[in-house]
Amino acid sequence: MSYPFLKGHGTENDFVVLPDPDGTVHGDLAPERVRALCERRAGIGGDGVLRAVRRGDGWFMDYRNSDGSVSEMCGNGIRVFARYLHEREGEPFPMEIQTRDGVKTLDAAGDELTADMGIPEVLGETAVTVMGRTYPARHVSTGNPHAVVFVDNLAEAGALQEEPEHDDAIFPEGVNVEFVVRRGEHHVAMRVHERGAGETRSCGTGACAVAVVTSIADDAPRGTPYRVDVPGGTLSIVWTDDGRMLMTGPAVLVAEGETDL
Ligand SMILES: N[C@H](CCC[C@H](N)C(=O)O)C(=O)O
Repeated sequence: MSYPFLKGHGTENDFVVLPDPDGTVHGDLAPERVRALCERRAGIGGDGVLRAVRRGDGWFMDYRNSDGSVSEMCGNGIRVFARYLHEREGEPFPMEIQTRDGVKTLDAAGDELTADMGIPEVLGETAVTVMGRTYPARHVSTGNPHAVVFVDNLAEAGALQEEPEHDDAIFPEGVNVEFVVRRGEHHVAMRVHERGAGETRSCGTGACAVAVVTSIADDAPRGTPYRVDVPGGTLSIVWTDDGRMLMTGPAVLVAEGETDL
């Protein structure tokens, strides 16, 4: 049975969008189906799947990583999801989107979109090991778990083929790991190994975690805009006076069609 899909990306973190308004097209969305959809040769290709289900008078974003695992939240994905709702479902901006990490507000920002990502939890020090080398890291939750590592050179992280070793007691469900270098005042660049997806070109929740940790390290006043360069582009993040992370970045729908994967 074929059904509609769309393909979109935010700073080249790419996703398969599955419209499923009454939740009957995809059932529980088995992990093997997610993996098949995200396959970059035999499938459509993506770092994850955004399933759109109506809930009450709103929409719920059911996010799955490309390995089929469920995650609470996806920062680049929610901008793509909002673009889909606006362009195809006629939802106006600003709009509220329900996620496993609560309700997020999305608004237009010129050609880009701004997501209110909520309040981060800064959870202290940890460590991760990559290619036999152990790095101190900061543990931050931005709806999902992150370990932020400052390095002198992004190439230090190597090929990032495997999930960096981490403390399972702190991260029992795994962790997204960001490697960060400074590029200037309130300007950093990062690479990311995403839980459930591997190295991706960008991670919105990760960029928020990086901006929060860097802002603390800089003792920057709240409201200071941070520029976070990712391999797939640039995200802008402001950690506001009331503690919320506002992330602005692109959200592009690149294709739509039918599939029976
Ligand atoms: N891999 C993440 C979810 C996707 C996050 C990322 N794509 C983003 O833009 O926030 C996790 O399992 O927590």
